[in-house]
Order: sequence, then C-alpha cells, then structure tokens
Amino acid sequence: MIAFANAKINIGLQVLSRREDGYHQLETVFYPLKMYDVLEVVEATDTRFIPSGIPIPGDAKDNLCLRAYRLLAEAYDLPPVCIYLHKTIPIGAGLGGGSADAAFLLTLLNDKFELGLAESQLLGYARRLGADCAFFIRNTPVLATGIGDVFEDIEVDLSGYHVVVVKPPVHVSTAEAYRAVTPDPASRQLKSAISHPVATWRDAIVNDFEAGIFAVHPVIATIKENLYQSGALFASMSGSGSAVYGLFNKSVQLTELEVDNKVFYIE
Ligand SMILES: C[C@@](CO)(OP(=O)(O)O)[C@H](O)COP(=O)(O)OP(=O)(O)OC[C@H]1O[C@@H](n2ccc(N)nc2=O)[C@H](O)[C@@H]1O
Ligand SMILES: Nc1ncnc2c1ncn2[C@@H]1O[C@H](COP(=O)(O)OP(=O)(O)O)[C@@H](O)[C@H]1O
Repeated sequence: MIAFANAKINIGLQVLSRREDGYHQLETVFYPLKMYDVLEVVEATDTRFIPSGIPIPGDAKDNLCLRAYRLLAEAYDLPPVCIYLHKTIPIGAGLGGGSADAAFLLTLLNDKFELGLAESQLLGYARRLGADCAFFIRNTPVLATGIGDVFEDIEVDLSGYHVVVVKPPVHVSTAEAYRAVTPDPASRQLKSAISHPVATWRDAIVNDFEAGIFAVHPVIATIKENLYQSGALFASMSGSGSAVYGLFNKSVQLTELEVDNKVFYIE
C-alpha cells in the first residue's frame, strides 16, 4: 500500500511561553503544501526501512517511520514490514517532512492492517512522535496552539495564489531555533490577522524564529527580500526554516522570478 505524505508551511508563528519540560507554547497556522514524500509498506519476513531520494541525516534505525511502526507494533499485532520511503521534501527546512512521514505511516498501517483506529487515537499516537506530527493526521488548514498539537479549523485558501518555496543549502535544527527566541505571552494576534486579505499579512503576520535565524544565516533574509522584490504579496520563513515561501498573484509570470537560490517548488 502506498501513501503520499505532503509538506506544510507555517503562516505566522508566535512563541508564547516556555514550559517546564523545555517545550514551547506557540500559535501558528499550518497549511498543507502539495509537495510529497512517497511511502510504501509491504509485508516482509523482517522489518526493514529502505530510504531513497534526498539522503536523511542520522541513524536509519531512529527514522520517524520506524518509530511510528514500533509505536503501533507495541499495541497491535502487526506483522514485520518493509517500509520504503522516497524522500523529496527538503530536510531541516521547516516543511515538516519527517513529521508528515510518521503521521502518514500511522494512517497507512491503520488502513493496511485494518486496525480500526479512530482519528482521535491516530492523533494521540502522532502527538507521541513529534509536536507537529498530529497536524498531518487531519491535514487541513488550522490555527495550532499548545505545543503545536491543539487545532482549530480556520478558513484560509491559497488556491488563488502561486506558492513559491525556496530552500537554501542551510540545515536549521528546530531545537536550536527555539533556543534563540524570547517567548512573549502577549503576542496573540494571528487568528485575527489571518482572516484579513493576504495583501495585509506583510505588516501583520510574524514568524518569531526569523530574527534569530536571519542573524546566523543572512542568506535566508536575502531570499525573503528577493521574493518581495519579485512581487510576492507575502513572504516568510516556514517554521524554524530554512525554507522561505512567497505568495504571488496567479497573474505574476513566475518564469521572470529572480532569486539567488534555487526555486525548489512552485504550486
Ligand atoms: C518549529 C515547528 C513549527 O511548526 O516545526 P518545524 O519548523 O520544525 O517544521 C514545530 O514547532 C516543531 O515541531 P516538531 O519538529 O514536531 O518538534 P519535536 O520533534 O516534537 O521537537 C523537536 C525539538 O523542538 C523543540 N520544540 C518543539 C515544539 C515546541 N512546541 N516547542 C519546542 O521547544 C524542543 O526542543 C524539541 O526537543
Ligand atoms: N522520515 C524522515 N524524514 C526527514 N527527517 C527525518 C525523518 N526521520 C527522522 N528524521 C530526522 O529529523 C530531522 C529533521 O526533520 P524534518 O521534519 O525534516 O525537519 P523540519 O520540519 O525542521 O524541516 C532530520 O535531521 C532527521 O535526522
């Protein structure tokens, strides 16, 4: 059985406070992107993980796909499986690729082995694998609070815009990005700001990670500036970076975009 695990962007991200366990309370909008990793699960004699595409840093034994499989195998009678992952979502990009793989694998195993898990149970397992993993179970635009795993449906539709994603060759660690932010419990205007037209977002919507990450990696700030100079109505780093996206009116000729870095993706 095959599943296509999509990426996400964050529209705005405000870090509100730091919890005792080191995690942070935040407010952000998650929006699904039509950029995919491909997952396949086949029954096998031994459980194996076979990646292809973009190389994944770290030990394959710790891959989020295997962690998702083990989590369900502890509770349900799952046979050994071969998990194939073809990686195309950039890593260390703030596009949530690893979390998406894990969440889609939970759903895929639930479907393939007819485990009968309800959405609420899948959300519970996803939360144990990573803060933003739960978003990918429902995979619809949401305002996320808590540590990024409590959701409220919102009306945001970017289908009338080009979404251009630029990924410089910089890997940003999520934990490092959180350490560089000073939380501010008062900064809670995202829900209101997102309800206004995209053209107003530039002055109203902020990603709190940008200042700290731009200071260390100025190339990311340059990409954002270039997207605005090329006519983006709104541009932002996604999550903890390093990918930056720009929203353009569909009338803009994107072939004329001049950005310093490779345009990775255009929707
Ligand atoms: C920043 C965000 C924004 O959507 O995404 P990315 O930019 O990484 O995609 C998320 O909060 C990332 O969520 P996720 O990548 O699932 O985080 P986890 O694996 O659970 O945690 C990685 C590390 O990030 C920090 N962390 C994560 C979430 C959170 N609300 N507070 C934190 O402080 C912790 O230091 C944790 O050890
Ligand atoms: N299936 C996976 N895909 C990508 N990264 C993974 C995966 N499993 C584990 N990881 C680990 O997670 C780290 C970054 O995950 P990712 O979700 O891509 O980050 P970000 O959302 O910040 O872009 C990688 O450095 C890698 O070590």
